[in-house]
Amino acid sequence: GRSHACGSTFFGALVQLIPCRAAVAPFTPVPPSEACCNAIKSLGQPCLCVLVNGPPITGIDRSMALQLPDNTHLNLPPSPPALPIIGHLHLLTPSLFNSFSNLSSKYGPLLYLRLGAARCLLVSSASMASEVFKTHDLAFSSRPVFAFADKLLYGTSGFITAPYGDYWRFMKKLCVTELLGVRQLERSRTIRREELRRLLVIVMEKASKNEVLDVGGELMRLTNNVTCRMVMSTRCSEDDGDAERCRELVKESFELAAKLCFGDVLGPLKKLGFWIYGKQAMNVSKRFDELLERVLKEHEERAEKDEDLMDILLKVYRAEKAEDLFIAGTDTTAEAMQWTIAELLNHPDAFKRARQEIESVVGRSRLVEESDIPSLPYLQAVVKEALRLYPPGPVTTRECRQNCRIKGFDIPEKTAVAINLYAIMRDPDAWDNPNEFRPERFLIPSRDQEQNLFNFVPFGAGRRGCPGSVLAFSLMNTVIAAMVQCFDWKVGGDGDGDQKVDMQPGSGMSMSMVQPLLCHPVVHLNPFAA
Ligand code: HEM
Repeated sequence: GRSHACGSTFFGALVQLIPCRAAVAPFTPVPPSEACCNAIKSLGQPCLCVLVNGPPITGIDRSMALQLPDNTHLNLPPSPPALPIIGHLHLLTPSLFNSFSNLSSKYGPLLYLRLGAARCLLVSSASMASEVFKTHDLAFSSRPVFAFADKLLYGTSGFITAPYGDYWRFMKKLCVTELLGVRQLERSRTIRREELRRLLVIVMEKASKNEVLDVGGELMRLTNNVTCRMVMSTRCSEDDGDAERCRELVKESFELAAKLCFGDVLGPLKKLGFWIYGKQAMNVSKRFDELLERVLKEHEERAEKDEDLMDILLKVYRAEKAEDLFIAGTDTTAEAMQWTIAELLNHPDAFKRARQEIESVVGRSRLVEESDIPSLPYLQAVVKEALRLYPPGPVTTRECRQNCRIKGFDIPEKTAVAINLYAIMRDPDAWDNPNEFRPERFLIPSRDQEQNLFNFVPFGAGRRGCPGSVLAFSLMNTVIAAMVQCFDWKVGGDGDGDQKVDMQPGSGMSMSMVQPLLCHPVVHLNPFAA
């Protein structure tokens, strides 16, 4: 469950079910394999195999699972060949964005998929995405609600997952005016500078002791602290362990979400999940509430004069929804920075060029600052190129709020939509050598601005696009610049320095590294020494 604020646990659950595809197809009486049973158990479900292949159970109409929707009069987008019950589930593999990409390169950029009992539109090109993000922005400005979502930690009451409506509009406005707007980002600059300095001190220490650094872990701590301080005026990674507890609860809730979302795939069987997991879900929510309540109470007692987002939320709404931003902003940004550093280590020429640029603009006597970033175009290109290749939220989900048409195809109301940002940003029709790390491509002015607008979409787009993109860019650029300015890096835990970083993304919904990035830092410039 890492980094998937911007993704969806629904697909996470689907992926785990892949070994079961043979066993759940009704006309091929294959006994459930061990892998299937294990997958089901890992989702916390009792033996589904028994339910599907076994004797009928009162209250569950198995034939319902076979029913196709009455869509015959509609001109639906093309569909790959489907199997009964599971539909297209058998076409997916644990690396979801990859299997989505394979489907679109074989069958086209707009596909109608049936995943168990769920229906889903798969969007995989910039021109199709512009239909969702721009032409029909309002129609696609909701997110799908999954089974039992309301019983989960965030459910539909969170900002990220909220259906389009008053609450979402309220949160969006608040975010833009009070936290992520240009003026607010200006005000919170000191927080980011202090946290970057803290990180550099830690890395300096590692370097002086010749110890190995868990790059991802430290970056996560940094983004945690920055978000937490910006939102709640509190540093989270302090010794009292609140941050740890918070992260654990978030993780637990994502795991539970995966179990409960399983209900969406089961269709008629979905009540089952809640009988078993409902209580557990309530329990996680309750513990999170307790933690948050304590933080809020401390917050009120401190009564600092500088108002932060939490004060405003307390005042305006008496709501405690800030944790959403915490989830959305932390893992994603840290993950993206880790990939950027990894690509720079695998491309020493790019590293050298970035450092030369920094030294020519900043010099060697002070640390690079946020205000230097506009003068560092190559650095910005490096960060963009890493986001293009490794978008932390590779697939974003939307829901169609009303019947509409895309390129002549009918999209029924309430269809879930998966937009494969990963595929769009590696589309060979839009990018030369799409799988190669070439920051220079962002330095060449593009001929057709309008068309290129939706080729680069790591933050999604439209009114439901990421409101944190300016903050994320500014944090990423500054942190990467400092890491390049101050240190040389030897890859690997043993520190011989000649290894390449393994750039294989992990499986599932997220875009995390298979292996954690371990490095030995060597000080190149100590800006605190003077
Ligand atoms: C590199 C870092 C980040 C990436 C790649 C990223 C990516 C995304 C994506 C792809 C979406 C879905 C957009 C869509 O459906 O069109 C999203 C939504 C969101 N992101 Fe980010 N994000 C990042 C950092 C942040 C930060 C720093 C924050 C705030 C502190 C944030 C807050 C949000 C919120 C609140 C939403 C939900 C918006 C809504 O539903 O209206 N993100 N992000």
